[in-house]
Amino acid sequence: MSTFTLAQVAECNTTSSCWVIIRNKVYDVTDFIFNHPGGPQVIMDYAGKDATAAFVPIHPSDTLDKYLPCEKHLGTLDEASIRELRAANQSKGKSRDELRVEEAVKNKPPLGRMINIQDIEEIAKKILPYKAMAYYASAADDSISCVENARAFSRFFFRPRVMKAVSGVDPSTTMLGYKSSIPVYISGSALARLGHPLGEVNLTRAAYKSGILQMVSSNSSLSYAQIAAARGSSEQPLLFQLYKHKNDDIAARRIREVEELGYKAICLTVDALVPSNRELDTRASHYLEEYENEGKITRGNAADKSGDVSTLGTAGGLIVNNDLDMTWEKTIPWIRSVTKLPIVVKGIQCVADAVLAVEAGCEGIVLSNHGGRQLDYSLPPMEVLYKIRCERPDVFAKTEVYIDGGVRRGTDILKALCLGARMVGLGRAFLYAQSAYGEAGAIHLVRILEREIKFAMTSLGVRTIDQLAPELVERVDWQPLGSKL
Ligand SMILES: Cc1cc2nc3c(=O)[nH]c(=O)nc-3n(C[C@H](O)[C@H](O)[C@H](O)COP(=O)(O)O)c2cc1C
Repeated sequence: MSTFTLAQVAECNTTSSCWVIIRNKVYDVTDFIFNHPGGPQVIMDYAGKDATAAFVPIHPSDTLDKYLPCEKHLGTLDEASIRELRAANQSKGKSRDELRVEEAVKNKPPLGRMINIQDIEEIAKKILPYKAMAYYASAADDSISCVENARAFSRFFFRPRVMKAVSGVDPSTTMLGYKSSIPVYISGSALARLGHPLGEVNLTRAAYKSGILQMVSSNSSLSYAQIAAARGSSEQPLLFQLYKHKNDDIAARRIREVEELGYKAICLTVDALVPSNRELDTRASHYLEEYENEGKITRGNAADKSGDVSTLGTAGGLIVNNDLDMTWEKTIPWIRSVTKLPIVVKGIQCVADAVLAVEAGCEGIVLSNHGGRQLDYSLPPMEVLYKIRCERPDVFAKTEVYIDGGVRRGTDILKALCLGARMVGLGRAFLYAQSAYGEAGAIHLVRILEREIKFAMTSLGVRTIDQLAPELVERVDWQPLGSKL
């Protein structure tokens, strides 16, 4: 195997060739950046340099072996360069952001003081590195859909029934036939390791211990195999969120891989074909540069100088190579031809598409606008759910309907279930919980929701989930003052 010096790696970085160092190994990632999610981050900032610190939290450990041809694994750094890198890392000192995080972690309240989801979100935003916070919290354009997703729930009020026997209230249910202790699942969200070194594994363990289901993102920061290996038992159901690659062979390989690993469903995301405009995320590197330099702008890349706008934040490199030509007629039968797993379509945003998903034979649909992270002004999923209930109630009998986006309270969950949703997904809340408190945080989040759901079921006069019905909620055409956000 060849050895290289740091200087050689730097020299080989030209306009037509990009070399980087990851874990003391040297790779030619010139083509990789076009073929794998997350690649662009590497070339943008780390071409010719050590990319380990940026690469590792974002990419599963098998990424380079899986996606970069072996001839691009060029060799290793020589001993002197490895020592030089180690010394440079040790003497670098901490950034202001790292020092801020250290202080916030020292002052972090104990988990038992986290009484609701909002408490956990507030703490997580304090302890997360700025870049991770910006990636998790960001939403599209003016965050209208993101904010309205949550506010939509506050336009639905309950019509509780009293004098009903409700002792022994039971919030358990099933999703695709798999039992869940409460009607909540962890929605597939990328890059859990940005927030905590164990990342997705925290969520897998928490899902097992609290008896709920986890959907694993195509862009998880651990490999699909590592996540499967973290299951509490081989029976623990994991669902797989699929971004379908435009190359059918690559997409089929991914589906077969997760099927062999024991994943139980393919959840095809259809609302995020191309990267969206998430300005908090995009601006994170500018913010950090100024923060580290106490307000001064010290450098600026070529794009800054030319006035071009770069919208590549952490998210920018993740949604690449997606199939832009998916259709109901072609894509669902194609997935069926590759796998026997049930198919859920994630990202339904209107009644017409819910009906088409039923006609295409999907076992489930997720009413979702990606947590307001893709098309701003896409309707809040709770409003879409309500429209389906009013216009096409037959959909609920023909497929399982799930909803995500803006869920913050047990009452939100019950409102959705009354209208016909079978399960409710949460994205950011689980990322924040595991970032701030690891596995215990995610378990605690489930307990909070369970407590809130049980209280609300009791107060609504229902003992079991199947007793929740449309008559128990009413949509008002006014927006309550002092709503939850
Ligand atoms: C940081 C982050 C990463 C996400 N990554 C993905 C992803 O890889 N695939 C996907 O289908 N949805 C992804 N989502 C969307 C979630 O699955 C879910 O639809 C959304 O977060 C629900 O909204 P909520 O965060 O308000 O609960 C992501 C969401 C967040 C916040």
